[in-house]
Amino acid sequence: MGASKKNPQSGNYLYNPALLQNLDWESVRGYLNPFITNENPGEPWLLVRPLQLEDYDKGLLQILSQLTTVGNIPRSAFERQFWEMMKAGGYYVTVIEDTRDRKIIGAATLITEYKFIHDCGLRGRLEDVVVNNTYRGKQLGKLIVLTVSLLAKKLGCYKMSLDCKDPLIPFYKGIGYKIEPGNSNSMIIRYETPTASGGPS
Ligand SMILES: CC(=O)SCCNC(=O)CCNC(=O)[C@H](O)C(C)(C)COP(=O)(O)OP(=O)(O)OC[C@H]1O[C@@H](n2cnc3c(N)ncnc32)[C@H](O)[C@@H]1OP(=O)(O)O
Repeated sequence: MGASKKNPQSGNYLYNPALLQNLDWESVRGYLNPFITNENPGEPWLLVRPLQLEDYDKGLLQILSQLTTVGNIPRSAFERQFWEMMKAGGYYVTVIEDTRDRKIIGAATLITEYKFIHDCGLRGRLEDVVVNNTYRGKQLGKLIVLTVSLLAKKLGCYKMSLDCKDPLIPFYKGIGYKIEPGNSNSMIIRYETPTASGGPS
């Protein structure tokens, strides 16, 4: 089904952009120097927003390929996945756009899970974090991860967790994530053979 038919009012955002307003940046001020937020990202040409259908043309898949294997994804498959995520709910794919050349330069995803435990709680998971390699070292990684982390807080998640490779532990520690002794293992069964073009994530 065409994008405009399905969601004519929203500008084809995956989720409501208003959710990104008034996040609790004061609680993470100490992690950022200079202090930036999703609403004031430090440069007028930086825009932090929910994923849009049009991001297929703005290089989203190209920067994700700096994270792991993406594959050769036609527009139709991208759109189908976008609508599946929207229909399922709980997918908060969030991007940073360089509006000067309309390119996606960063992304992170919050996925929320409904639970019976913790009084029918909501849990958050951080996934698919990436900043374009030519923009790294400017706090944009912190900005996009903190944006979705504060969104998780705003949505009422009782916790947010992530899996990462060892070298990234300092990055996440630097913005408040902790290794809990006895409770930080990650275990895997893989059902697909990684392709030759990239390693597993
Ligand atoms: C849950 C997941 O998705 S895990 C997968 C994470 N993504 C990847 O590995 C993809 C490839 N890497 C990247 O896209 C980027 O390097 C990111 C997203 C990890 C970091 O983005 P950047 O914009 O460079 O991060 P930012 O500038 O905010 O750096 C913040 C701090 O973390 C440190 N840092 C950043 N990247 C790394 C790294 N790869 N290893 C160790 N430290 C790092 C920085 O030195 C900086 O430290 P400082 O505050 O003391 O100066």
